[in-house]
This record gives sequence, C-alpha cells and structure tokens, in this order.
Amino acid sequence: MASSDSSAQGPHDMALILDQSVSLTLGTDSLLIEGMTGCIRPIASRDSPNRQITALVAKQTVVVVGCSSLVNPKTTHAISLYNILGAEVTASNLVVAYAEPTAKDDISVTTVQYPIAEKEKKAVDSWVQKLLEQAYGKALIGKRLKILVNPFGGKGTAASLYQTYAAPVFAAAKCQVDVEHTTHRGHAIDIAENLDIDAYDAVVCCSGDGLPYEVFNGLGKRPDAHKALTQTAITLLPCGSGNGLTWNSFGTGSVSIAALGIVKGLRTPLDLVSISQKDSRTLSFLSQSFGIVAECDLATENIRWMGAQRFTYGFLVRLMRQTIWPCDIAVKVEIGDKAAIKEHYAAWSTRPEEPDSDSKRLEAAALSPGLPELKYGGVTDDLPQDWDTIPGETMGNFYAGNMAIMSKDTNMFPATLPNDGLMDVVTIDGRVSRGTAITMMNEIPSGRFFDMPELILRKASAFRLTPHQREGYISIDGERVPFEAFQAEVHQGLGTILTKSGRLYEAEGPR
Ligand SMILES: Nc1ncnc2c1ncn2[C@@H]1O[C@H](COP(=O)(O)OP(=O)(O)OP(=O)(O)O)[C@@H](O)[C@H]1O
Repeated sequence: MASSDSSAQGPHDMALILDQSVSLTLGTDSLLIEGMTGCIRPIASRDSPNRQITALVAKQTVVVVGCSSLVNPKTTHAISLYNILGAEVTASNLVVAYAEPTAKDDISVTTVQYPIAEKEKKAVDSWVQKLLEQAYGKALIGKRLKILVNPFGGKGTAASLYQTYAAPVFAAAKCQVDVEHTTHRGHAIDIAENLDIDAYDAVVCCSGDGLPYEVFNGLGKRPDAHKALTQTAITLLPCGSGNGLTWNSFGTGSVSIAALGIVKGLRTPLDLVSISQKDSRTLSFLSQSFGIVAECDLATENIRWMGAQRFTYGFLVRLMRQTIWPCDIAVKVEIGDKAAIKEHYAAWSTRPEEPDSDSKRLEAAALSPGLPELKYGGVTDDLPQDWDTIPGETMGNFYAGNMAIMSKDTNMFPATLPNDGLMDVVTIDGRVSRGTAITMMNEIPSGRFFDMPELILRKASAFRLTPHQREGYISIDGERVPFEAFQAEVHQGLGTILTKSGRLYEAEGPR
C-alpha cells in the first residue's frame, strides 16, 4: 500500500511507502530508496524514434523492483536530486528516471520501476509532483529545445556524440527536441534570425563555440533582437575543442553531463559585447583577442586534429619567436587594480538574488525589443575623453574575456561574472622573458598567474584597439574578423544562457 503524508512537517512527509517493502524518501539533496533492488536490464526509450534505439540501448538501463525472485531485501540507494530526470505514474508502475554516474566524466540514463496498484495511484501521483518540484527547483521542467548540430564541429563527431550521450538524457527528462543539422558556414545565423522564439526555451548547439557565436548574432540581427536574446537561452553541448560556453555554464567537457546541466539549467543573464568595425557590428559572448592568443586560436587551423592541444602548441611556437603586436589601445576602465577586482568579485558573488529578476528582464525587453544603441558610437568616432590610453607599442597579448574558462583547465579570467556589465581586459607586454611567459601559462590551472605583476588586468565597459601592422589576427569568440580597428562595448545582461548556479560561472574565482 502506498502512503505519503503531505500535511505533516518533517522528513516523513516526503516518504512514499510501497507495498510495505520499499520506501522512497525525499531528502534535502537526494532521493533515498530503501528496500528492494532487483533486476537490471537495458531498455530503449519509449519516446525515441526507431533510428535512435541502438545508441540509446547502450546508455540506458532499467532497474525493476518488485520481482520477488530477484529481490535483494533491505538495500539503500541514494540518488542525488540534481540527477533525477523524470518521474511518472504509468498504467501499472511508478517510473523514476535518473542520471547514474558511470565514469568520472559520464552519466547514463537509468530507470527504476515499482509496480503500483490502482488504489495507490493518487498518493503516488502527488508524491511524483513533489519529487519533480524538488528535483528541478527553479529550473524549467521539460524544456523545448532547438538542437543545432554542426556535423563538422571539432573532430567532426557532433552528430554521434549528440545521439549517444545527449538524446537519451533529453528523452528521459521529457524535453521536446527539434534537431537540425547545419549545412554550411553561417547557417546557424539564418536559423536564429528566423527562429520562432515562442516555440523554444533554448537553442542547444552541438559544436564548438563557433555555433553559439552564430546563434547570438542571428538573434542579434532580428528587429526584436533584445527580446529574442532575453527570451531564448543559448547553450552548448561540448563537441568542439575549446567549448568555453559549456565549461563556464556546467563545469564539464562531457556531453552527457552537459546534457544533464541543460535539463537542470537555470536561465542566467549574460553580458554581451558589441564589436564594431568599419562596416560591421557583431556580438561577442566569450572573448576578444589580439596578439599571441589570437594567433594561437586562428593560425593553428591546420593542426585541428590535435584537439585542444593545438592552442598550447601554437603558444609555444610563437613564444619562441617572441613577437610583439604594436597597437593603440584605449579603455573605459571601471576597476583598475587587482585587489579592487577581487573585492568586486566577492561582493557580486555573495549578494542576494533579486526576486523576479528574470520576469523583470523579459518585461523590459518586450518594451524596447530592438538591439540597444551603441553608447560610445563606432570605431571612427572621437574617443571619449574619460577613456584611458594604454601603451601598446610592444603589446604581446591583448585578451579581453566575458567568461572565465576558455577551454579545459584554462580559467583565464577567474574574476569575470556573467552579468556585472564588465569585461576583464588582460594585457601582457611582448618583452616579458620566455621563462616568465611559460611560468604564466603553466600557472593558469592553479590560478597563480592572476597575481603575477606582468599580467595587467582592468575591468572595463568598453575599449578600442587599433593595430599598427597591416596583417595579423583578431579573434572574436574564436572567429577571425578583419584585421582593422575594432571597438568593444558591453551590454549588461543582454543575452541569456543556462547555468548550473543561475548566477556564477563554474570557475574558481580569484584567490
Ligand atoms: N555544415 C557545415 N559546413 C561547414 N561549416 C559549417 C557547417 N556548419 C557549421 N559550420 C561552421 O563551422 C564553424 C565552427 O563550428 P563550431 O561551432 O563547431 O566551432 P569550432 O570552431 O569547430 O570549435 P572549436 O574551434 O572549439 O573546435 C562555424 O563558423 C560554422 O559556421
């Protein structure tokens, strides 16, 4: 018999007793199953199209409890509520689907089923509602996802990574998916520009950071850009080499764990940066670089097969040449020293959440739906008087970040915050010794590079960079743009992503 007392306070009001032999108790962080465990066998998802079944079988198991011959009585099983994907009462069973960690970097969908009698259904139904409320918290249940797969992203395996590792997670969480493969460069811009934004909660890119860049820019081209960028969350299943968006949002490079992150992801406002050049205005969500990092990003396409290692290799090769990239730089500095930047980070990351902030953002966007005007004009306008001029004759590395992590183990901008209206501008002189440059690179994973005096850091709301040379590389979110003057200006919270915390990146802040 099922019993669940929802009126009483305390831990017991969350307990569901089935057939006097199994109890399922909702704790603060986990679902505790006490009683029987039973046979485990793989199944394919009911909702999945036939062509997906082979892949799903490999990633999905079901635990059937209640078949007495196989029962091993009095066992306890705790499932983290974060890992609960779905729960439902079918014709004769309670079915709970969850993500079971199978390796350090992987989860697979597992289902436990308990036979229930007709008279138990009402109580079980209301317990299922409580389970889902606790398991999802503020996250939207059953998100409607527009999935964009770049068949050529990263090592060219995005389609199979999606089918094998993400599709089963979305199916178990009852997400609605609409999958489309990009067929050419720029295709995601067109898709986003013409997207029915009321039909989807998020656009999921199965790619590297190049596709999200296109989706932000496609939404940015619409007459209702502000509304579209506020309403539609953009997120990434890591199928490229850097995958910065996934690392910052969910702290993983694993497709299955990122899929779980998307299912449980909280809408999070994201600062976007307008990049103006002579004839264009684009939006950047991740980073802008000039100098050694831009070259490592863009001049190493020929060694793409190396995966993430190509950045390190490119860096070392260029370091040996000890090149400088002369330029003029002017910055609208908001916080100019590292100690004050650390204070700003600590204050922002601990401040209480504003109630209803998401609905207020949506209302504001509906009132002024177009892309915000540029506060500081374009790159050919006069420089505002209150911008600081920074010497750039011997520039080695100009690197501005809107997110913390650029790729695995590269928490390059630990003090960035998703929505403080500021970007972190790093400058490093090209004359620093090779030894110092290598130490700096080696100390990125430990975070110690942040305090090295050779790394100059400013929090800024805008900057302008004018290269002196005629040829070279400028990288905006890893994409090459013309080698000419560009101006960057932050729009606070213009974009939307999904994150695990709803307020911070999954990166260790500055020490
Ligand atoms: N079918 C396609 N054929 C060719 N190019 C495509 C296709 N679909 C998308 N692209 C282009 O691939 C580019 C990069 O894709 P993606 O987002 O996977 O990043 P990436 O550069 O491969 O990532 P990483 O650098 O991290 O490996 C984008 O500029 C996009 O326009």
